Amino acid sequence: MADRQMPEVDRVAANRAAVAARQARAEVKARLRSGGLTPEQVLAESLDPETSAHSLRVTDFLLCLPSIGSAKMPRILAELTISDKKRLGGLGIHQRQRLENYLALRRLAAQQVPRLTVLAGPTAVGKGTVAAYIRENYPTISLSVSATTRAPRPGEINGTHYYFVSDAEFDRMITDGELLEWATVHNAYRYGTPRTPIEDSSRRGESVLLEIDLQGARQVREAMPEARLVFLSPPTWEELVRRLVGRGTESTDEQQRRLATAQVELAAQDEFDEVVVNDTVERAAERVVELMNTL
Ligand SMILES: Nc1ncnc2c1ncn2[C@@H]1O[C@H](COP(=O)(O)OP(=O)(O)OP(=O)(O)O)[C@@H](O)[C@H]1O
Ligand SMILES: Nc1nc2c(ncn2[C@@H]2O[C@H](COP(=O)(O)O)[C@@H](O)[C@H]2O)c(=O)[nH]1
Repeated sequence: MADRQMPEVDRVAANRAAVAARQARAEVKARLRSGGLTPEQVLAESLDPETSAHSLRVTDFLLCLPSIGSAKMPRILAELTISDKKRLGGLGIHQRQRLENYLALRRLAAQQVPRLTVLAGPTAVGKGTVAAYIRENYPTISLSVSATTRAPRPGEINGTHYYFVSDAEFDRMITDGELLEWATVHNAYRYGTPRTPIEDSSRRGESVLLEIDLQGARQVREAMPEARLVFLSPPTWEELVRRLVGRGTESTDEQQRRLATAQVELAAQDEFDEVVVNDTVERAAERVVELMNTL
């Protein structure tokens, strides 16, 4: 029956039921996100038409799982040949089986391979500040130390903040395949992630954090698709401008150039698995570490 032909009392009841169902689904999503329910439990529950898991969309279900964002989710659905219109309760037997297998493989992979996490984002959003806070306050997280051709700033220590190398040495590192990724950043100096320390940390079962630029993040995604990409985003555009100008380390021309690049970089955030807003340094760092400690 068309909505307008429904008696008023039925329409009110139908609306109430729809709102209640939406709330129940939101609750399932919240419990999935907080780890209160495992994905396997939700999938099992969805067999029962009385549960809210039954009417949860497969798209929403996947988006609640750590490291699955709006870019990765359609790829997974395509691999599992499941339509983005499907709800968990409406999965065919083979679709359900493929989803169960996918979850089982994910769990296994997460247990065996310590995750590499990449933190990237536009200039002056606070990547360096958040990474430094993590270095000081979360000693179990190991931070990759990049090689760079720029000169040290006051207080920077070779081997702690960067490996400061000459152009010739950087060329050699590239030729010898020593870098997992590298890029010329802000049209100025070259920066790269040494490969061996990452492999050693992985073998020791440590979670490693890379604070690098967008070009580097894309290279890591190619080389290590299992890496988790986290985009650090500013609370607002105005705040980003304030941070860049307030830092006072670039000329006005350079600030304009970086802001133009920042607009392009902000548009790339859908490529990332997670977005963390850097409102306060403490909260942003806590959220990044929380992501690193979840599957
Ligand atoms: N949460 C925050 N609230 C207020 N100011 C912040 C916050 N995070 C960082 N800042 C300030 O913003 C400025 C830029 O931070 P930072 O240098 O860490 O950015 P970045 O992303 O590493 O930049 P770049 O990519 O250009 O090297 C600094 O002055 C820093 O103190
Ligand atoms: N692609 C890479 N980018 C890197 C790496 N290490 C740092 N960076 C990025 O460079 C800029 C500038 O850093 P600064 O210390 O000179 O201010 C910043 O955006 C970093 O994220 C790297 O190994 N690879």
